[in-house]
Amino acid sequence: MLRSCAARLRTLGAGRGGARPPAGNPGPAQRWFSSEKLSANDRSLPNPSWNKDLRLLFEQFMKKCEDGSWTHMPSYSYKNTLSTQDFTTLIRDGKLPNKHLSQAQLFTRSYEEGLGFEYVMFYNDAENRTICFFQGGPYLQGAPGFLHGGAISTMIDATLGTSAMIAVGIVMTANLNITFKRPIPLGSAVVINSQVDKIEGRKVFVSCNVRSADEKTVYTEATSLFIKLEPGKSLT
Ligand SMILES: CCCCC/C=C\C/C=C\C/C=C\C/C=C\CCCC(=O)SCCNC(=O)CCNC(=O)[C@H](O)C(C)(C)COP(=O)(O)OP(=O)(O)OC[C@H]1O[C@@H](n2cnc3c(N)ncnc32)[C@H](O)[C@@H]1OP(=O)(O)O
Repeated sequence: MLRSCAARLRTLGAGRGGARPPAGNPGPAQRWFSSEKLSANDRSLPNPSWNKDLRLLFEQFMKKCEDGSWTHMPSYSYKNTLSTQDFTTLIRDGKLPNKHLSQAQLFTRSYEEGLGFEYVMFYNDAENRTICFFQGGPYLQGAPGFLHGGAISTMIDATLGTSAMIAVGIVMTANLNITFKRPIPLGSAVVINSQVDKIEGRKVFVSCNVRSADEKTVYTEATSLFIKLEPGKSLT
């Protein structure tokens, strides 16, 4: 299963309108989220901890990728990927990383398989939409049996941030407004459906909702503002 998914990913086009971008000119999703030679470490592929709903959603959307309407987004723990180097060069002005940076990992990929954030994202260019299928593991507990609100916020931020980055490039979250409507059971698969609502200069306004896999329950709603960073402008 893993091998066939990885093989399919390698053949998927990720450019606008589903066309494979020319060599050396990656499409928006590929630009920030993919690196061919790292695909063996892709954490967005099914593993034994994924429940039936998460697997089903993954398979449904991999099928939708075949006609180019949706693009699967690989995901890595972020160590030394091209995109983090870009971030460091552009935003940190090429300064040498400090000792913590050499150990740094993407927060959402820093737990062992099944214990924390299990998720996969797909992106629809025509509709400016990013969808995330997320299963929160036992280390993300808040109220007994339910996900911690901070863990939900984290996945919302990651999904909305992905939407914004695909739209304009490197961004940071300026604000995030979340309404928790129902608690999310630990270990259940949920769907985070996000869209870019408006772009005004460097400001990207995005929103999402979080629903159960059967779409019957709306757990959470959120809106957010991301700001496109200016290369060379110090963040500190
Ligand atoms: C995000 C990481 C990117 C890494 C890339 C590498 C790899 C990518 C691969 C995978 C990652 C995938 C997805 C991302 C995953 C997760 C996302 C996590 C994102 C975060 O976890 S991120 C941490 C929390 N985040 C912060 O730590 C930001 C702290 N903050 C600042 O660093 C500055 O605040 C900044 C940079 C936001 C803006 O600073 P700035 O100097 O560039 O811009 P400035 O202040 O001039 O504002 C310009 C115009 O925006 C308006 N404006 C600004 N802030 C506003 C607000 N809050 N409300 C309403 N309007 C606001 C102004 O009013 C002005 O408006 P106007 O032009 O009309 O006057």
